[in-house]
Amino acid sequence: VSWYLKNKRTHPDFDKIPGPRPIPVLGNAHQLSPDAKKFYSQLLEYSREWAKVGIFRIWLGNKQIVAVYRAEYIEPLLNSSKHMDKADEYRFLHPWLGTGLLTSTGNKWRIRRKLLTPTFHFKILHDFIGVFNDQADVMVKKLQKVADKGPFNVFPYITLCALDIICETAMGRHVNAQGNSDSDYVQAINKITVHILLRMRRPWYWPDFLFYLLGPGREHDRCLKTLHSFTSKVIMERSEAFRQSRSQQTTIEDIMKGRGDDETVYLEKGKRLAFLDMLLCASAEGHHLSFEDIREEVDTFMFEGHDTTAAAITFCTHLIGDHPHVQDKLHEEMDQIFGDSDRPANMKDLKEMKYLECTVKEALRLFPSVPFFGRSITEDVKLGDQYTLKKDTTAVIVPVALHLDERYFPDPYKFDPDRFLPENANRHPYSYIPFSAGPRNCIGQRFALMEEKVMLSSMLRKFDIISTQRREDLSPIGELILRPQFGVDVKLKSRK
Ligand code: HEM
Repeated sequence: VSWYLKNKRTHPDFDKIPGPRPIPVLGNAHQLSPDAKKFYSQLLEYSREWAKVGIFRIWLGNKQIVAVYRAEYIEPLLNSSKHMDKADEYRFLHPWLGTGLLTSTGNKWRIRRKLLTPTFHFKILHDFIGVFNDQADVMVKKLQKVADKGPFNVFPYITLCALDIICETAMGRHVNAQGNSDSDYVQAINKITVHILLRMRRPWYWPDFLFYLLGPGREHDRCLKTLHSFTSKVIMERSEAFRQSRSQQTTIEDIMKGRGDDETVYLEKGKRLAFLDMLLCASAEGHHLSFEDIREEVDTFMFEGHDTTAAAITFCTHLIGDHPHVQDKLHEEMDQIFGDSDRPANMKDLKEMKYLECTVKEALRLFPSVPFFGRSITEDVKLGDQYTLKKDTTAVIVPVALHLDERYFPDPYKFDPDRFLPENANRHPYSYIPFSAGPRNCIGQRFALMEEKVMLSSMLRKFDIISTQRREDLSPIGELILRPQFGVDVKLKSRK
């Protein structure tokens, strides 16, 4: 009784927010499905039910959770330097990612963000276009083997290519996932994500002992060991080489100096630059990054930097294959830029892929790779005139629902890349946020857009894409990342 009285839900401000009817003690916990797909459908159903207000609340026991998907309410949450702490659920990522950029809070996050921002400078990103092209080329060669035949699932092809890209750009290590998808590292990275997501959804796996006793705790730890020993080995080798080489004197500024637009730059002869090199430079410059600090950032890039882009490219491929008039325009754009040439894309080409950029953005509107993300509210905040969120509320920002607001996207389910033409793109700055927004937005968004353009343009130059599923049949599941549950089936026809 004393527990109940202590935890009784007595928050009139919170109860002003509409939401499903709670019951004593459990709140709404009993109504939420532990199954990922069902849970995601519920989230979408609730957001449709309260679409006019753009906000709803849920009680999980005595925990207050509010889903927000109205631009005007999201702005004060994301635009502020106050509510930057991640929601509690991110703790399940800690064993793998430690408290790297994605999961850290407070001062640690501020220092790291400042330190890592230059590593995503466009001059550094130039260096990665070579990696994007090489790996996209491997993917296209593999796709040529299944082209001009029946439908197949394109998701694994894209995912392995994105994995090869992030391994090479983050760690400078060629893992050849596209050639060897059975490697321990590739398997571990795929499995651990599944275990983490399962744990997030199932409250009975939250205590460690139950996760190990009843859940996949041991398997999770085996994956962790594989992943950490791989990254540790790469970091050790790379830092040893870094120490011995002349580039010991190199600073991040030195690396950025003198980069031409179309140059692929190597830190040393024959060795491409990787994010890891930047971290080693920063460490050598006296930023006190320990071995573990470096590892958690590399692991964070590995996690954030490949599933997100793979899902985005896969959904975009489906949408292109399902809208022949869009595809015709894209083919025209590719032909204008490349003619008959087989040359790899350079930075100038990417800038000219204007319609492809609109297409990628529109696909991210309908299928944002991060469909929702959580923040812990650190002090009371007013949302418009009507609602106040109290300190310690968990706010879940829901781009996948926000992006369907008819005030900003009329006929919101229609796939229409023209919405992102410069003349049509004048809307509320928080109405479209696939990469989040404000100070804690995605640090990798330029990298992601470049990668998407290189991979999609490589496909479009060689193939006609024909989608053999309807959008309703794609079964997207929104866990940490929105992905097609059973993949995405397409047919490819070689272009003459
Ligand atoms: C289409 C691709 C991508 C999408 C849609 C995306 C989306 C997002 C979103 C919504 C967040 C905020 C998450 C939160 O607040 O919990 C985020 C954060 C982040 N993303 Fe991305 N991302 C993508 C690709 C990438 C890539 C390629 C990288 C790295 C190479 C990356 C690295 C990060 C990092 C490190 C953070 C944490 C930033 C911070 O808290 O300061 N992302 N991303």
